[in-house]
Amino acid sequence: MSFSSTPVVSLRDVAVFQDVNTILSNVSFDVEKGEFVYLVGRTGSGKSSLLKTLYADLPLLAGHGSVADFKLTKLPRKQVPYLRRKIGIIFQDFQLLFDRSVAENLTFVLRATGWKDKSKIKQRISDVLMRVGLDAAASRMPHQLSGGEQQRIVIARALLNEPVILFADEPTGNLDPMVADGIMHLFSEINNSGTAILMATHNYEIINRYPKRVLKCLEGKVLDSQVQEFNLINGF
Ligand SMILES: Nc1ncnc2c1ncn2[C@@H]1O[C@H](COP(=O)(O)OP(=O)(O)OP(=O)(O)O)[C@@H](O)[C@H]1O
Repeated sequence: MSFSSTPVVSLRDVAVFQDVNTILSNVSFDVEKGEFVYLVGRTGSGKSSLLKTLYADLPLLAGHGSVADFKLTKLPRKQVPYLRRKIGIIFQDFQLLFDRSVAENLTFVLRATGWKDKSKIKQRISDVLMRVGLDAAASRMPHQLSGGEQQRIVIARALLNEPVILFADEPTGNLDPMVADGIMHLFSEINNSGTAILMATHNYEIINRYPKRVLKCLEGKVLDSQVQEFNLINGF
């Protein structure tokens, strides 16, 4: 694959902190537009902390980083919502609002990100639900949906503002293998249409079935399967 424009994620010598603890250091990598990259590593190795740094839930205190053309170093708090409009975030635990219908969950996000026109909101919701194969679910409540369907709604929600990248933290963690495979199919389609994806996972079966570049958190560093040393250390 060849990439021509600026990367959607670019980190140089970044350190990732939780409180005063350094979780990762000397982190340098790019994710190009339209790339699909896995993030692996043992529990507690820093995957979520790295993702949180990328979507500005943790401040970038050391090194240089940019995501979707936003510089993360000294990013003012009031800029964070604008960064979030250009990215999509997907968690393992679905975090839908359970007292609202699917359409209301999606409307909530659109209104919070500046959408006002009712017919455009309706159209956008219909488009993203179609994209995740749940166009008939708009009026359903989250508890009336299966775990896999709820995860599809979360993906639809992440797609609302046409993000340049999706950050997904264990998106298949709570799903059975068949359902997880359906979610991976959906991610592949989304990726094929040009959205980059950085996905933290423990699921090596999925990585084997859908092989892509791998970043690995190991002993406070991030190794990259595109760099030869990684293959020597990990037998990839
Ligand atoms: N809110 C927090 N405050 C302080 N330390 C934290 C916090 N969240 C995580 N940590 C610590 O940071 C380290 C990295 O945790 P992190 O959640 O990033 O790992 P992970 O690779 O995502 O793990 P898992 O695969 O279990 O999700 C761990 O030592 C963890 O205890």
